Amino acid sequence: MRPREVVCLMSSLRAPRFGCLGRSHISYGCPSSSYSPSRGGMAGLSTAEFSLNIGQLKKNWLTCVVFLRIMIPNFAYRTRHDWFAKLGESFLVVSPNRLVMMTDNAETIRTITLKREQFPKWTAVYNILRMFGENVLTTEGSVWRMHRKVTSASFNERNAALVFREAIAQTQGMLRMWTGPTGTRTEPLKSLQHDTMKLALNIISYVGFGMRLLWPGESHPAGTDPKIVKYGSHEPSDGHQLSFTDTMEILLHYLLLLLIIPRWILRLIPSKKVKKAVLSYDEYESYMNELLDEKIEEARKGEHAEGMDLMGQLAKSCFGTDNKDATLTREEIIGNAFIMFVAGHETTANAIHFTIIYLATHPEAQRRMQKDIDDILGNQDPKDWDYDSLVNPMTASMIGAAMYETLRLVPAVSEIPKKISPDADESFVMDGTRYVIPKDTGISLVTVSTHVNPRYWPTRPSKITPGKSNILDYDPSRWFLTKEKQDGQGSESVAGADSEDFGGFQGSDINAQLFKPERGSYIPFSDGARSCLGRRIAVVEIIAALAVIFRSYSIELAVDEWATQEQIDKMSRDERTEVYKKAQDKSLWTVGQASTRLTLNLHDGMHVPVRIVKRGEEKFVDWVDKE
Ligand code: HEM
Repeated sequence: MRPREVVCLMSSLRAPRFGCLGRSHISYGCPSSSYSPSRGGMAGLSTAEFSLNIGQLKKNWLTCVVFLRIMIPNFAYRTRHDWFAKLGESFLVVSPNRLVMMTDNAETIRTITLKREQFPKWTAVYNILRMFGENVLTTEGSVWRMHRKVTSASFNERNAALVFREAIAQTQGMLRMWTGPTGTRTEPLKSLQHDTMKLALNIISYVGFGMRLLWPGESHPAGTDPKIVKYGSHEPSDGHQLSFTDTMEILLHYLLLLLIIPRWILRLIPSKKVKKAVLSYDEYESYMNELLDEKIEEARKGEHAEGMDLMGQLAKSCFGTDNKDATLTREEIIGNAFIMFVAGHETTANAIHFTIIYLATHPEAQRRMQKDIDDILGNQDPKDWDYDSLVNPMTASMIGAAMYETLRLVPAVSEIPKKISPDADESFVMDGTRYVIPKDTGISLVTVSTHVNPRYWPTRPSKITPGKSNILDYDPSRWFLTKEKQDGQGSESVAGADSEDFGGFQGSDINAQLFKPERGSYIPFSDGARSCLGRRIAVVEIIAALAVIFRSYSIELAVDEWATQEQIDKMSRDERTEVYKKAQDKSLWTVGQASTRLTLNLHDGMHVPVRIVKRGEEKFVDWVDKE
C-alpha cells in the first residue's frame, strides 16, 4: 500500500526504527528494510506499510523544519492544528531513544483513553508530582487501582453540592477584597490570576481538608474550632514559620525549582528566594504530617468531619479501627493530599481566570451570560441558591457555555501523556485504516490541537480574523449550535473498551442540552478510566464563581495604557470603541502567550489588567460589539 503523502518528522541514523507520517497513514520502518508489525505477531492486521531510505529522509527539508519547531516549548499551543493539518492527525516523532506519537484525532483518542491496559498512562512525565509520595495521578496498574479506590470515594454529588456552596461563599470573599471596604474600588485588578488561585485553593482546602482559609481583612469568628484556626489563619501556627496559606502559595510557585535541584543543594544556596522555597517544602511536610496525625486520631475514635474530608478518608481507609491491613503508606497519603491540592486548585483557577478575561474581551458574550444569570437566578440571595435545582440550568446556559469554551481554548492540561504498554505492540483504527504502533511508544493526546481541529467543531466566519473561520476565537455561542455529522465520522464506539467502574463521576462533562462534540474531540478532563477525578466538582465550582461575580458586577478590560478615566469620559463612542479594541487585541495576544509549567497559564508576570464595575456603571461592556 502506498501512502498518498508521506512526510517524515524526524529521523536518526542511529535510530533502530524511524517514524514517518502521512495525511492518513502512519507506518514505520528500519533504514534498510520495512518494519513489519506482522512479524511481531500481529499477522492479519491491515496495516499501512512502506519503507523509506535515509537518502529520502535527508532530502526532505520538512523533516528538519518540523523537528526544530516541535522542540520549541509549547509548540502545540502555539501552532494548534497547523502541523496536524500538514502532516496528518496522528504522526510519530522519532528519536534514538524513543518514539512518540502525537495525535489530535478523536477516533484515535477515544481508543486510547477507553482502553487503559493497552494504552496506560506515561507516568514518567509526572515526576514532579510525586515529590511528596506516589499518588493517584502518578501511578499505573494495580498500584493506581488501589490509590483510585481509596481517593474516589469522596467524589460524589453530596460533596459537589458542598463545593457549590463553598464556591459561592469564597467568591463573595474575593469580591469584597476586589471592591474594597466601600465597594467602590476603581483601580484595575492586576492580580486576577493570583486571586483566582487563592479562590480555588480556599475552596479545595475547606471542602477537601476542612481548613477554612481567609481573605485579607477577614478573621475567624470567636469560638471557631482551634483546628480550623490553625490551618486557616494568616499567621504561622505554633511551631511553624509560615502560615499554611503562605506555605501552599510559595510551594506551588517554586515547585519546578524544588524538583530540578536536590534540596540538600538548595539548602546551601545563599539566596532568600531559594531559602523560602525550601522552607515552604519543609513547612508543607510538617503541616501535612500534623493533619494526618489528627485524622488518624479521629479515625481511631470513629469521628468524621464534614465534607469530602479527603485526608480523613485516606487516614480512615488505612489506619481506621476496621482496617487491619493499611493500604496506603503515610507517604502515599501525603502524596495524594498534595495531588488533590495541586490538581484541585490550579486547573480550576485557570478556567475561572481565563473565562473572566475572555468575557471582558468579548462583551457580547458577557452580556448574554448576565442575561442568563438574571433569568435563572433572579434576585435570589446567592446563599440561598439551591444546588439540585440550579446546577442543570446553569450548565445548560451561557454560564456553562462560557466555561466549556474556555476549557476548549485554554485547557489546563495541554497534552495528556499515554504510552503503548511495554509488553506488546498495539493497533488502532483511524479513518478506516488500522495502524500498528510498537510497544513502549510514548503518546501525546494533544488537547490544545484536538479542541481546534475543524473537523469536529461548529464554526462561523470569524469576526476577529476576516476571511477565516472562528475555530480559534472565543465564541461560547457555538455550544448552542449543532453540527451535521460529516462523512467518515466514526461511530464513537470502541471495541474492547474498559467496562469496569473505577469510581468518580460517571456522567458527561457537557450538559445534554448543549452541542455534544464527537467523543475524543473534547478532552479537557481526559476520558475513560484515567479521566479527572475532580471534573464534576471543578464544573460546579467554576459555574458558581462566575454566577456570583457576573450577577452583580461586570468585568472590563483596563484601558489605562491608552487613556485615563477622565479622557475616556470625554470620548465619543467611536473613540471609546477604538481604545477598547486596542485592549481587546492586547488581551488576546497575552492569552496567546500562555505556556505550560505545571498547567497552561500566564507566566513571568504576564497578565491582563481588568476593572470590576457595578452593573449599570460600565463604560464599555454594556454596549461594545453590539450588533
Ligand atoms: C478545570 C479543572 C480541571 C481540569 C481541566 C482537570 C484536568 C485533568 C486531566 C486532563 C486529568 C488527566 C491527566 C492525565 O491523564 O495525565 C486529570 C486527572 C486528575 N484530576 Fe483533574 N482537572 C481539573 C480539576 C480537578 C479537581 C478539582 C480535582 C480534585 C479536587 C482534580 C483531581 C484529579 C485527579 C486526582 C486526577 C488523576 C485521576 C487518575 O489518574 O485516576 N482535578 N485532571
